[in-house]
Amino acid sequence: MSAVDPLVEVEHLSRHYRVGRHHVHKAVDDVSLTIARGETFGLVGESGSGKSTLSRLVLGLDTPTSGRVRVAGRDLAELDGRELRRQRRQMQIVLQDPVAALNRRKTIEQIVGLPLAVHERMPRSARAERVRELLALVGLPSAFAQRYPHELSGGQCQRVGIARAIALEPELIVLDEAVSAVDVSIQAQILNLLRDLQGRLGLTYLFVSHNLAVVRYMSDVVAVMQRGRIVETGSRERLFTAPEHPYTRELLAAVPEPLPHAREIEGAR
Ligand SMILES: Nc1ncnc2c1ncn2[C@@H]1O[C@H](COP(=O)(O)OP(=O)(O)OP(=O)(O)O)[C@@H](O)[C@H]1O
Repeated sequence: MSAVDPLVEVEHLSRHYRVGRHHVHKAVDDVSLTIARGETFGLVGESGSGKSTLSRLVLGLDTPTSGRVRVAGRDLAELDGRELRRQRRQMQIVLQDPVAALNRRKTIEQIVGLPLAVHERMPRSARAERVRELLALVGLPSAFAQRYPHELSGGQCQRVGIARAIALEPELIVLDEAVSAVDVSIQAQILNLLRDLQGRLGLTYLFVSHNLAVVRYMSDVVAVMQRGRIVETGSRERLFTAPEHPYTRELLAAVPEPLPHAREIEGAR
């Protein structure tokens, strides 16, 4: 048996957009990668390099021009509508702007409980209890269930977004710039929460960010994306200490943003 237990296998994946009559923009261009169960796969690259497009393809939210995505051994293109909906429950996303990601007219209980109501048809009282459990898992008091997003800080809203993402017990969570809009002073708290949840719930993360310090802190494996292609993939240690591709070296040469409060914790990893 192979030592790696792959959850996501991407093979020769491309997503091209026609721009005008004669030009094709290759947002994702012949990308192959494997994400093992339980690991954090970091995806770095500058704005416009194709990270979000690749994430959407992995989540089955967009259709590739060519190539394939297999999740838990199943090709997304071969699933029928019902199977794809079931598969999508296993794959959740946490987006960049925590406040905008939450419906401001709904209470936290309604927001976190929505996937349980829709996908599991869970009755209200059971839902209320499960929401409180989920809030506890992300470090929020149960009294927050009756509050509205505007009554919470950005970091607290991101915890709510994480609670919603784990509500259906997914296998994979895509974290797309998940701490980029959060106050720098609490980024490390959110990152530590994500690591804690990963250990407890056996989650696999696709961690997308332009912030190298954050990716270094979180990832087991890192892939570097440039103009739609993955130019280098390696273990966190190898990639940050002995980068091989000139573009990776260029990225690393740029001074990484500091990650307050994270350094002492990193030593314990
Ligand atoms: N629907 C579309 N039509 C045409 N071009 C698109 C479309 N969606 C994305 N692109 C282009 O594909 C490229 C990759 O975009 P993408 O959003 O995946 O990059 P990114 O690395 O996630 O950037 P950012 O960090 O800014 O979100 C960009 O040049 C973008 O303009």
